[in-house]
Amino acid sequence: MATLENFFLVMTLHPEVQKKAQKELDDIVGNDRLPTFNDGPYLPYIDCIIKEIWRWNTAVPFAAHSLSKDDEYRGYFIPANTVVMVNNWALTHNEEWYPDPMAFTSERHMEPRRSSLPQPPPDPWTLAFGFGRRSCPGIHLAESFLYIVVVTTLATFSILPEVAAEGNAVPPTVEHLSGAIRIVPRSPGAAELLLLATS
Ligand code: HEM
Repeated sequence: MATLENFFLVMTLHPEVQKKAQKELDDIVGNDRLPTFNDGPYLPYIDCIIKEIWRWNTAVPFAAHSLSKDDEYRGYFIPANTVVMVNNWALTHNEEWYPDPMAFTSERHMEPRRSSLPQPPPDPWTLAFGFGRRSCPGIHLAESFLYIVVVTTLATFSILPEVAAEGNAVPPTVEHLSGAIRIVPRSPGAAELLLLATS
């Protein structure tokens, strides 16, 4: 849910990103059908948006584990039962990998940009779901769910800021507070496609 909220927040804050993603969908999928999983490989810009959503406001910032036996890490003795926390947030906001990490920049995941760094940074989804034997077993469900919601929503709706009584747009703030945005069909045809898919 937090990740989906991030998607709607980012689309409201960055209309230019939303427009570029919708153009990619219109060019590749057209307006006569809804996007499917088969379209994924042909939607590179949307792939970058999804990577940046996993990175920008990491849904699970910390993962805690307890040591079952004594261990040593880089010369530090760590006794059994110590709680050790993986800081996923620090990894997804590592400035060496992701310069200006608080900015939502889908383009940072484009290949030419990535290859200009000494070492390509990791794809954020490899950080967002934890590591090792206790990493998230829901990763594929979560990834598939996010993809299909993102492409279906962008194909059929415009995600817009709330409009105040005086008629001016009120963009949401990046805070964990309640707020309002508007999600309106992009066209009568888009609304029709959704109705057909759900009837
Ligand atoms: C936005 C989507 C999700 C994110 C970012 C996420 C992330 C994580 C992270 C970071 C962990 C901790 C890994 C660790 O301790 O090293 C975790 C654990 C877990 N996740 Fe997810 N998760 C997501 C969705 C899901 C879904 C959809 C399911 C199930 C359908 C799921 C089931 C679990 C379970 C059962 C664990 C505990 C695994 C264990 O302790 O062995 N997660 N998840």
